[in-house]
Formats: sequence, C-alpha cells, structure tokens
Amino acid sequence: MYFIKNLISDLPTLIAVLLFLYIIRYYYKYFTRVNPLPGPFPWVPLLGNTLEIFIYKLNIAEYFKDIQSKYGDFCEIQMGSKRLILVSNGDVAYPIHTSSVALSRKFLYRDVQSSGMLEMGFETSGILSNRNLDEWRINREFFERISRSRNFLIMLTGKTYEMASDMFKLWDMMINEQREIDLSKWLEKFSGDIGVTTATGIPSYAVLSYFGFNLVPSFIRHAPGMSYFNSKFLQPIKDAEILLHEIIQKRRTKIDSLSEDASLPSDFLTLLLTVNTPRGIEVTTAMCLVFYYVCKYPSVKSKVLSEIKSIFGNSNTSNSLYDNLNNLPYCDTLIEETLRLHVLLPYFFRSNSEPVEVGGYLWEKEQTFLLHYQRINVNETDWIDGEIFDPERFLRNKDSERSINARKASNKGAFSTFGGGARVCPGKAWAIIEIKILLVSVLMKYGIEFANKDQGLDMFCDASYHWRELKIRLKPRMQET
Ligand code: HEM
Repeated sequence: MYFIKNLISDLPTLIAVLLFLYIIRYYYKYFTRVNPLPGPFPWVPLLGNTLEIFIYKLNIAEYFKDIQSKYGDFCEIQMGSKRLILVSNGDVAYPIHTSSVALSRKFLYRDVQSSGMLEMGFETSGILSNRNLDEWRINREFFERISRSRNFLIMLTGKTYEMASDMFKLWDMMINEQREIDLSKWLEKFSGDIGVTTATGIPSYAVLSYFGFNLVPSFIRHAPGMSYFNSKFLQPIKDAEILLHEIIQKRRTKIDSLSEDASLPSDFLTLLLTVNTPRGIEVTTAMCLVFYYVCKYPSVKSKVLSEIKSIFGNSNTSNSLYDNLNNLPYCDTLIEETLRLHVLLPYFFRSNSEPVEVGGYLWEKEQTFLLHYQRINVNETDWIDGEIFDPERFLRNKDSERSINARKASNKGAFSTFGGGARVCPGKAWAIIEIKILLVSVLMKYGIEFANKDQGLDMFCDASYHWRELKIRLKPRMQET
C-alpha cells in the first residue's frame, strides 16, 4: 500500500524522467543517423518536422518546394520517427528511375512497411502500394499484358472516341443555349465513364447525369430528334447502374472472401478494383491542362489544328483512328511538355528492397525516398528554361542545345511525371490515348476559347493537382471565323 502511495506521488517525476530519456534517445538517434543530409532540425521529438506542414495550411507540395529551395536537391525531413529523403533532381533520382534491370530490381517497394496501410489492406493487394512482391509482380504483369496490347488500345481508342461523340451531343445543346462549359467538371465525369466502360463493357453515363438530362422538361425530351437521347441514355442508365452495381458487389465479395494467399481471379475488373489508384483524377487534370494551353496560345492551337487536319482531313471519324494517333508529333510534344511542367502528382514514395547507393551514399534496405517530381521536372540541372512552357521542346533534335536532356543526354531520371524504374506508371499509354483522342475530337468539331479571357491555372493540390474551374466557349467549327 505504502509502495503504491509513493508511486502515485512520484508519478509526475517518473513520467518526466521517461520523457527526458525518450528525448535523449530521439536526439541521440538523430545525431548518429547514417548519411546525415541537410534539412530542417526536428524541434519536436516524436513529431519531428510534421507540425511545420500546418504553417503551409497542409499544402504538403508547397512545403516540399520550400524545403528544396532552402536545403537543396538532396535533403531530408523527419516526419515523426520516419526519415524522408527528398530527391529533387534527375541525377540523384537516376538509380531509382532508370530502367536498368540491375538497379531497378533494388527499388521494388513503394514505401517502408506501415501498420495503417497494412490494416487497410493496401500493402497486400493490388499494385500501387502492394509490398507482397510476388503478388505485385503477377498483378503488374497482368495489367501490362492487357493494357499495352494493341487490341486493348484500339478498343480504348474506339470507346473514348464514341463516348466523346456522345458528350458532344450534350455540348451541342448547351452551345445552342449559349451556355459556358466547365471542362473540369465534364472531364471528371468523362474519364470516370471511360474507366467503367473499358473495365466492364457497360456504359455508366456519368457525363449524362452531370448534364442533368432527367431535369430537362419532358416536352423537350420528347421533341423531334430527342428520342435518340431517350432511347440511348435514359433506360440504359437505370439498367446499367443496377447491373454494374451487382457485378462490382459480387466481385468485391468474392475478392474479400478469398484467403490472403489465394490468387485473384484474372480479369480486368478485378484488377481495376484492386489497383488502388485514383487514376481518373490525374487524367482529368491532364486533359484540362492541355486545353488550357491550347486556348491560351493561339499559335499552339493553330499548329495542333493544322496537324490534326493534315492527318484526319475534314472528316470527324476514321476507321484507323488508333494508327493515325501515332502520326501527330506536335500533339505528342504538346502533351508531353504540358505533363512535364505540371506533374499532376507533385511527389511520390519509393523504397529500396536491397542496400543501394543513391546520391553518393550507401543506404541500408528500406529507406524511404520521396521523389520530388514537381522539382525534378523543371530543375535547371537537367532542363534549360525548365519553368517555361515550350511545347516544341520535345520536337528538337536530342543533340541540339535546347533538347529534352540538354545537359545530361543520358539522364532518363529527369522526366518523372509517370515515375520511373520498376514501378513506373503502367497506365501511361492509356492516359495519353485518352488525352489525345479528346484533343483531336474536340478540335475537329469545335472552335474553342476561354469563357473568361483572364482564365488562369485555377488548380489546387492535395495529394495530386485538381482544377477548380475551367470554363470554355465552343463554336461548331464551320461557324468559326
Ligand atoms: C496522366 C495520368 C497519370 C499520371 C500522371 C500517373 C502517374 C503515376 C506515377 C507518378 C506513378 C508512380 C510511379 C513510380 O513509382 O515510379 C504511378 C503509378 C501507377 N499508375 Fe499511374 N498515372 C497516370 C495514369 C494512370 C492510369 C490511366 C492508370 C491505369 C488505369 C494508372 C495506373 C497506375 C498503377 C497501377 C501504378 C502503380 C505501379 C506500381 O506500383 O507498380 N496510372 N502513376
């Protein structure tokens, strides 16, 4: 009894001593860490630099930008007890982003193990964060085999074109009513629709529900010519929603009921359900950015248009759409430059599955590297006038002074929008096709301009960039001056 009484009265001292010992240990570990790099001092034990993010109103991308500008291209931050190595130039990123097999097999992990991610199941399923390397390999190979096959890409091209044409029918009604079109909202639904349709073969018509077709008065819906929309959209929306929901529910239940070591069913829907990637957001933002630059620079618009016309003539449709898409070098360079300047995902994690040298230091296995894409893609160590939008950058001869890797011709780590190395984005071809089809089909059909001539890059960033609003006006092409 006496002992317990004493213990209670001494408790504050005990806690203070334990806290003191913990702080000593924390800073001992910090000061004796291997390969110390420049970086902000972790003033708060346990939390490290985490609280600094609040000064940036939780805008982590801005925080990393500032850290890079203060501490350089290879520095570190302490997030809680986790040490993040911030990599901001292509040279240091090279061992992680290279496609050299010997090096890239050392960077197989997305990140070090985290109990939170494990509990949510992200570390043991799908592709994006899967740390079970055998399963990740199978899923990834399966995804690549399908999504890179010519048949799949032709199907994707056709579906995207078809769905764009359906969306244009709704836009035509808005044009007649002199209404502005907020591309950011429309394209968000549009890429969602493409995802569902390519995975299941069932149209989801999110675009149509955004248009609010069911809100259109009945006398308009039944007016001559409108039966097309009624038969094509209204009933199938209901049917499709029910069917799609059933299919997804069944597949989810099946996946959830499998034991952890059982292999997943091999079909594309399963894969998309387990991929764990918010892919639609990036594609939507990318499409908006491309249209932003087309509207902003009339010279860019006229070059894109004359290239498209030279390949597709004046016809809106083409049987060999997919093959023709490969003959648009100016559109390619425009898209590539847009995605270089705006990485969409400002940063991403990678971790080494073996000891490895990065930035001239040897790192034990399982160190977290934070690839600072938004800095790597513009860094003057790799790019000339990197902060400037120069849509012809990628057209120039690779050896010329202003070429893609003007100063480091061999450095492939400098274009990081889709990451690089073993876990490079496998959806790149998919994303580029969607963007290109939309660019071609919109410009073939419409003259396009900003609704508000002061339109700027109205974007915000959480884990990725999103548009707030991008309002445009369209004119059917024959009426364009
Ligand atoms: C413009 C659009 C896109 C951008 C900017 C983008 C960017 C990225 C980046 C930066 C990574 C990390 C790569 C690395 O760690 O080296 C990634 C991974 C991934 N992306 Fe994309 N992505 C886009 C579209 C897509 C699409 C359309 C899909 C599929 C439908 C997709 C599927 C994936 C998957 C599955 C991974 C994980 C790969 C792995 O961990 O092995 N992405 N993406």
